Amino acid sequence: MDLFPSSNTLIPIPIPDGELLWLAQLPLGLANEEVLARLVAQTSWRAESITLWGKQHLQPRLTAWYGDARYSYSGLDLEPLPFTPLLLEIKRAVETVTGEAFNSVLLNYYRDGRDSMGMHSDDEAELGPEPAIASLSLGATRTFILRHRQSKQTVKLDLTSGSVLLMRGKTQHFWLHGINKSARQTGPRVNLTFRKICASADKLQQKTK
Ligand SMILES: O=C(O)CCC(=O)C(=O)O
Ligand SMILES: [Fe+2]
Repeated sequence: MDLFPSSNTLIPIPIPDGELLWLAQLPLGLANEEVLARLVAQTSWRAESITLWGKQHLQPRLTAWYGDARYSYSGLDLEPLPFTPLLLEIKRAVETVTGEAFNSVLLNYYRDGRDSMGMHSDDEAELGPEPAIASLSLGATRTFILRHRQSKQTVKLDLTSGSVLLMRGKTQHFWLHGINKSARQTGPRVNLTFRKICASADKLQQKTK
């Protein structure tokens, strides 16, 4: 039995029908502010447009996709960019604390409190039936909202700079999550969600195209 778990041990946040784990500070070789500044400056940010009820809109945030595999997200077919040395270093740190392996990362840049992400599940077939998704937050604290599809139970978590939230098990099946707009004065925030795209689903997708 580990009587003295290191401070790099994820802490379970109990929820019904899912698994959530939390680490307050990911050990990174650089200060959070420095990593945030580098990611803001060095990432190929895009303003993607999405179709909602037949109308074209710009997503209320900037995004970028890095990794080894294709992925469709909210109807967008994203062509990944190759991992940069900085992203590979962050990926290794996230893999070490979570014990999971990832091959891609979606970056979201919330420029201020007006940027947001609608309620959704990351339940695309390419992620497999019980995906592990690790989310690293840098910059302004934003509230992450989870809502159970059936019971409508709501869980709110303040995602502070440097923290890692791991969702796994049946979480994507039973829960939606998102980031609301904030009326308060809010600085920039970058969130990185590390995912594992399954090769078999990738091949399957190519076959059916
Ligand atoms: O910004 C966040 O914390 C949430 C990001 C997210 O849910 C996603 O990228 O799918
Ligand atoms: Fe998500």
